[in-house]
Amino acid sequence: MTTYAIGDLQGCHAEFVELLETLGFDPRRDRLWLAGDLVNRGPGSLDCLREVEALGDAVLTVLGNHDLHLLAVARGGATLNRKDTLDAILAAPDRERLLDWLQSRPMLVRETLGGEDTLMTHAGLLPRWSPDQAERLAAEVEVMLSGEQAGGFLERMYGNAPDCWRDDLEGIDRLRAIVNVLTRMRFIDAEGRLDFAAKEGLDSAPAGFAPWFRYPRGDATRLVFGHWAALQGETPGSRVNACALDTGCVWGGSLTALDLERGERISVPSRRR
Ligand SMILES: Nc1ncnc2c1ncn2[C@@H]1O[C@H](COP(=O)(O)OP(=O)(O)OP(=O)(O)OP(=O)(O)OC[C@H]2O[C@@H](n3cnc4c(N)ncnc43)[C@H](O)[C@@H]2O)[C@@H](O)[C@H]1O
Repeated sequence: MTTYAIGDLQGCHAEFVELLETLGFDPRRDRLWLAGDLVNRGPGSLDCLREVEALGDAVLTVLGNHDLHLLAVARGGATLNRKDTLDAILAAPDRERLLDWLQSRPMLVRETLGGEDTLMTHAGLLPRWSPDQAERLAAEVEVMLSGEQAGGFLERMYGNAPDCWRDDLEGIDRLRAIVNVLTRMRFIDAEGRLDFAAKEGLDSAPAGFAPWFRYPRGDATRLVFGHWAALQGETPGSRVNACALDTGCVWGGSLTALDLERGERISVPSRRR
């Protein structure tokens, strides 16, 4: 049995199938962690959703900002953006079943693998959040998404404020802050304030901001994340145990799997070169 973690699919279905074949992935024996953003920007978002859902209990996937965007469009009254490639999902005969499945995915997964406490979210972990606290905060969003108020939450989820976590945040501000850390974070300042503008390489950091993984933590938990394609799977200058998984398949890079027990990486090239 092997557990593999794969970064953002973003509709790169052909590469996903090729990578599983390259790994010799067998859902009866192996397990897959997916770091979120199954959909959008790429051409095969509907196929990605169907493929991952069909893998059943062999897969653990967390929600990314593009997955939440799909849910917000379908169920929260949000509008599609110009570059979105979500039309096929929204028109699919099995749309409601797929969206129900997506909406019930977690914001965070955590297990001991290869002897390491291993935690996966889409974007990473705020340095001041312990793994236990992060699990509790992720669960607050998961409860909201699984309840009767989910539609109202998806209507009000978008926004860049508050941009800094406080333990006394309440209501929609609290949930939005959790979502933003877990699915949108890249650069933060020493206070833990998030920047939402810069999303290219490390040299695009605003003054006073650094990648979240350059701030030290009080634990050695392995943090598995996607979201940041320009990192190309690297975390230069990291002061924590971080594994970047998004190698920019949808941007012409590659799709990468990390063997979470052995630490080996296996990639297939993007077909969008
Ligand atoms: N609470 C909330 N509030 C507000 N919005 C919310 C929200 N929740 C969900 N959303 C939604 O989130 C969605 C995404 O917003 P965006 O801001 O468009 O998404 P993003 O995830 O930040 O960018 P992208 O997908 O381009 O990221 P990537 O790292 O791949 O690529 C980034 C850049 O890196 C570049 N890049 C890729 N590989 C590179 C490389 N090797 N070198 C340099 N640059 C590279 C690419 O060209 C690209 O420009 C929106 O639809 C929005 O509505």
